[in-house]
Amino acid sequence: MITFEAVRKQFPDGTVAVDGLDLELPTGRITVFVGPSGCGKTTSLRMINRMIEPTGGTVAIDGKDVRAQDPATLRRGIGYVIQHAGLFPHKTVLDNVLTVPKLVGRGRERNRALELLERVGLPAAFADRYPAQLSGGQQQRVGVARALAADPPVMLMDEPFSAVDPIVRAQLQEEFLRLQAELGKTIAIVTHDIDEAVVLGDRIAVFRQGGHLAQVGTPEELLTKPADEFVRNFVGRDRGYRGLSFQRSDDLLLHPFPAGRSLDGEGTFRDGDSLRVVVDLTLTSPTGTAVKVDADGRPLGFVHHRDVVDLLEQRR
Ligand SMILES: Nc1ncnc2c1ncn2[C@@H]1O[C@H](COP(=O)(O)OP(=O)(O)OP(=O)(O)O)[C@@H](O)[C@H]1O
Repeated sequence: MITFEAVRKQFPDGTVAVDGLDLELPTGRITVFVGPSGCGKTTSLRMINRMIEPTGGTVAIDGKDVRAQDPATLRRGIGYVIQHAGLFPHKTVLDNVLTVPKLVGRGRERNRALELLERVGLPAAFADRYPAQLSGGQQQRVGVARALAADPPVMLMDEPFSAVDPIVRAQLQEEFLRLQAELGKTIAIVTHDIDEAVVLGDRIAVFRQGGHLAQVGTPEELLTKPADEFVRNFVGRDRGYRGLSFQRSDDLLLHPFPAGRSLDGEGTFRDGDSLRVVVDLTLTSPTGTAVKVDADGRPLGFVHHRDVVDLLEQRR
């Protein structure tokens, strides 16, 4: 677990970037720091690996004050990923991944780097290219592979997916979550994008101007119980819609699916899908309906978007 206790950072010019920060980042989970520009997210992140030293309070990893540890040793256990990946332009993809010092034994090193590239979705054919020969999304993947190279228990990621277009971003987020489900790292991610925070975060810390924490909670808690006006506004007007991601669709009453009717062109959902999935399907279907199917893809029945609204009314 990473803990911030009464952490403060005042820069020499007097700017107070972080003020009285108390926060816990659970082991093996993703905690997202979110908030408007200039509210102290990056400063907080960098105090974990001592790129910035606090002027008050304590940052500790598993109970050990980071200031008691040699910065080089500390950083070996902490992967770091930044926006635009920060790759060395004159080194190949493979050599970028190999810059991580902890890798030992030349042959093993190379194989592990290639394996990591593969895991982040880059086939071996990319290994000898230079960063400029990659798309933004591919560069971000190399950045993630490089951060994972030393198999650090902790990963710090500063706007890791924000330099790419929304479709690539969604893809990278999804793949990253799949990877994290296997790796179980303790991760802190900075973003100013609440949608990204909701997708990636097991927990979200909302920062406000002046380096104060406005609220910490699960995505669901933030969307359904914003602590105050600031969080309510930041989470946004469509939070009701986003909140549907956390509501199950299992008790929707189904209308019988007419025998012999084809499923072609119908949007389908399954047990366990959220109401947000169902609403999306019904709103994009010309008939305003979505069909529930079983594990083998056979139709169980259909719903109309009015049924979803009725269910929400009942749950209020
Ligand atoms: N080296 C520095 N000297 C003085 N002020 C600084 C320094 N670094 C950051 N700041 C200020 O500290 C405050 C917090 O900055 P920080 O980069 O942590 O914010 P942020 O929430 O990450 O913002 P963004 O989303 O824009 O990256 C800002 O007002 C910033 O201008």
